Amino acid sequence: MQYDVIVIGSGPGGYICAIRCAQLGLKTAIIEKYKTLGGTCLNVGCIPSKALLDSSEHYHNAAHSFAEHGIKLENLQVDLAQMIARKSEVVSQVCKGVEFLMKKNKIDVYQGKGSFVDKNTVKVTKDSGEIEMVTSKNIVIATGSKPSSLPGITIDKQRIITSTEALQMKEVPKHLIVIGAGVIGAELGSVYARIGAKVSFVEYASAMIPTMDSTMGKELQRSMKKLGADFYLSHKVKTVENTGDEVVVTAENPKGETVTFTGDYCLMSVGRRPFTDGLALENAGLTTDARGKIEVDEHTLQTKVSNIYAIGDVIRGAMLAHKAEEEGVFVAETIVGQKPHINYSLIPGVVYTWPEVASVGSTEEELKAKGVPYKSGSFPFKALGRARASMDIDGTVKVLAHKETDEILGAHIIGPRAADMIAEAVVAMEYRASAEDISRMSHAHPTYTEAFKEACLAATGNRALNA
Ligand SMILES: NC(=O)c1ccc[n+]([C@@H]2O[C@H](COP(=O)([O-])OP(=O)(O)OC[C@H]3O[C@@H](n4cnc5c(N)ncnc54)[C@H](O)[C@@H]3O)[C@@H](O)[C@H]2O)c1
Repeated sequence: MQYDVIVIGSGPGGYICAIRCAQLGLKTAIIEKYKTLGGTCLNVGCIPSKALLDSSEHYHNAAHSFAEHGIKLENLQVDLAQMIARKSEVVSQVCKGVEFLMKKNKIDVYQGKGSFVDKNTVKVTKDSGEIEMVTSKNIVIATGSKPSSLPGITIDKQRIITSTEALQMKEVPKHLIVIGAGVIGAELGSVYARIGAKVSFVEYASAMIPTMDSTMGKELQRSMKKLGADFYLSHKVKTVENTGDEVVVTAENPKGETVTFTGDYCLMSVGRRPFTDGLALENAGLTTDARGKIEVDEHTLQTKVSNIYAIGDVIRGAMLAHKAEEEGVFVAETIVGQKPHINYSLIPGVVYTWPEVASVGSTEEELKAKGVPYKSGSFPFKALGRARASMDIDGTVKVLAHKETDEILGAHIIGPRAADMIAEAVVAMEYRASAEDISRMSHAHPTYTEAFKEACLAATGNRALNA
């Protein structure tokens, strides 16, 4: 079969790319090695983790805040099997949704492992061993990423696990040692801390979520401590060993001493690596860089072989589903000769803990390092009537604006519904709004979004109206 575009990989980058190609009139196929479409995000990433985050948050609220709301409960229990079953049902529904979208857009789906034969031909090897050849004018590599480990540490998937196994646990860990207090560590660590596990974070950097504005990491750590989590920051993990019923982790503490942690499970959340195994890139004249990424042209996302494009986790930039989606649309439109644009500096980052953390634009540390003159305005959620009403008073909004022009340069939110609130900051910054612009726009009362308006007001140097 001859196509205009073949997309390899059906995660959010790949399936969105295929849909946009089809919408633009291109004869499109998508190849997926797993039985279900949707890639990491839908099957073992964003969606199942959010399902468990929501379930565990409901339990946590039932255990800790329902009484204050005037709701009495007796014999409250965690039914982990049901939590996991509901998560699986959610996953199944969203995957079926992608299947439906493929049919609706007349995209041919090939189930099997794709590998290059040459720059226009992909061999699809089905689980049964059956082989099919597909050819296309253009090919888009959207094969995503896999969890990475540390040198010398083998993930056995039994006690030394990744996010994938942490989404299908058969028991609540007694003591979960989380290596790496980044996004995955924070999210899955909070799931199990809420439902009764002792959670210890062992993190190499001096703060959790170290790539975000430092205020966010400090606030998140404070809220995770309320869940009973322990933090061992500036600790470099050296070894992890499964001893049968236990897992033993050794790390070097800031004094250079070796410290040991013992738990029943260890979650490795030290980052992800691009996934290109088995693609036979060399047959198409492609290679990967030292970090395993496929190099692309900054302006077109073409690889060095001009009819082959790459998007999402397999190329440079943030490993985020919504970044991959933007790139999927970008490539489809580029193929038909349009001139699309992605503003990489305004891709928001979110951590789905509770309170949630969401960020866009520059951090305070980045502005300092670049010598950009800035001013900062903050507003705590505890001063909002809406937050008082829902008992979600932890967190703050921090807005960074240019000292002279007042243009918003960064917005950093930790608090209730921060993940949704950040959209306002993205729109404001895309239109290059000043902090004063936002502070003069009406925000519905009572809403959490008032905190963003108030932080903008504070950044302008005006006095907050509600604090
Ligand atoms: N909500 C979301 O958007 C979301 C959710 C899950 C994953 N992701 C993405 O998936 C990718 C992987 O997530 P992640 O949490 O694994 O990576 P991450 O990069 O967010 O965090 C990894 C952490 O591991 C630490 N680390 C590295 N080596 C260490 C060592 N030897 N000892 C102790 N700590 C060490 C790092 O300092 C870092 O804090 C990220 O790019 C992330 O953005 C995003």
